[in-house]
Amino acid sequence: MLRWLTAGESHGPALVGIIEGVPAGVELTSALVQEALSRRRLGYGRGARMKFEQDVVTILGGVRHGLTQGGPIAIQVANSEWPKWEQIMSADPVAAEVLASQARNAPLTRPRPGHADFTGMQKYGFDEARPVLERASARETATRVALGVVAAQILAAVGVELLSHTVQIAGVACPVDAAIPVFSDVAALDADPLRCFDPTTSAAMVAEVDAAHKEGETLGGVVEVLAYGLPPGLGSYVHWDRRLDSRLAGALMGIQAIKAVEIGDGFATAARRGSVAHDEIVRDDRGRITRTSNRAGGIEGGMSIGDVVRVRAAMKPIATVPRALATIDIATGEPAKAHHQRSDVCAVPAAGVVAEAMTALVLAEALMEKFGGDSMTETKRNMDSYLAAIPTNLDTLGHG
Ligand SMILES: Cc1cc2nc3c(=O)[nH]c(=O)nc-3n(C[C@H](O)[C@H](O)[C@H](O)COP(=O)(O)O)c2cc1C
Ligand SMILES: C=C(O[C@@H]1CC(C(=O)O)=C[C@@H](OP(=O)(O)O)[C@H]1O)C(=O)O
Repeated sequence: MLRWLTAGESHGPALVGIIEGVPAGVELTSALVQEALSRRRLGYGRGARMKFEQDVVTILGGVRHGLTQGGPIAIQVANSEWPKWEQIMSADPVAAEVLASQARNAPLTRPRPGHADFTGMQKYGFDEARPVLERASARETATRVALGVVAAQILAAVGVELLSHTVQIAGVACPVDAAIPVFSDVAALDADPLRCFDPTTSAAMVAEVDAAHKEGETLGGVVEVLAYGLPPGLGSYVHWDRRLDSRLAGALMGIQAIKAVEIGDGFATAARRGSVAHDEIVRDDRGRITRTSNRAGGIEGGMSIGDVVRVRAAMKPIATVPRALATIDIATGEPAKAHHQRSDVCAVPAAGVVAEAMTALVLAEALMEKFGGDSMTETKRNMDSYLAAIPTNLDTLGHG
């Protein structure tokens, strides 16, 4: 069983992630984690913090000489800005006069609509929003991306590869009939300011972000994650919480600011007639059983079908709107403008990298559930023998 947890605050010394259930022999280095974290920082529209802060990665346990050892893996992502926050975020008590000298420590009593601030204050009994936003912040997604690398390395060892890309920023969307990207396009994606495949759409997205920035606005959008090379049969139809689609939806909805998730053609499928909604099963030139399309997004009956898994997540606009929204100052009870110091204008490409990590974690968990194994060699052997035994072509069905 693969399980994982994250800890740490947005302006704390570091974030930490632990993942358990990883077989021995998975290739993992801090350079791989660092590379994924750098991708999460990219994306046109992110705020100043992304430029000056560094993610400092240290693998604290579970890996030796570039290979996992079978035990829990702990990864630390340190915040290089910690010295500026050391007094404000100290775990140990700090003298009142020291705190009073910290300009950043002014109480945040004007909660932002759309963020966790106000309900978090009510729920946990805080009189200001600092302790809420410190954990509600998407800074925590750095740890998920770090743990997602471990999951992606398990998947890569059995030939499964993932990528994420931006398909919509506010009202600017990629053409609906655009071809599904192939994995080898990933370098082009990393080079695009919005991680968008279509250069014309990307340029329009950049203009949209610029316009929003100028007008003190923020934007949301839609990202898509693609997973190539999965075997059929991950997840199950036998119980709701074992369905791969339900687990992916939960994982993607668990990302800050994600408000909708779609599997395959999702909402468009609801508008189609049955004869043009599904993926017909045929025999290809080499006699293998295949599908004529992938409207289902690679999942039927809560199981991977062996085709590309395709999921989308819709992100709401950033809640810290420079053109600040109406709120109530909780200290005075009077109407006020929500607090705003700095924020991203748009973090959709970064959310895509996080969605890719969450997808990798769910798929790796489902893979380990199906094939088990204490070493990657054993996991691969189990998967190979399963693939050799299942009917994938007409020969093995006895109709050759
Ligand atoms: C990568 C990423 C970056 C984000 N950056 C900001 C930001 O700079 N300012 C902000 O107010 N919200 C930002 N958010 C969104 C908040 O974390 C989110 O709106 C908040 O947690 C409330 O959303 P919820 O209602 O879905 O929990 C970001 C989200 C993600 C995924
Ligand atoms: C730090 C990250 O994202 C942060 C997520 C975030 C939020 O409210 O979610 C608010 C911003 O932080 P601050 O309020 O300190 O400027 C973002 O920069 C990160 O992604 O590494």
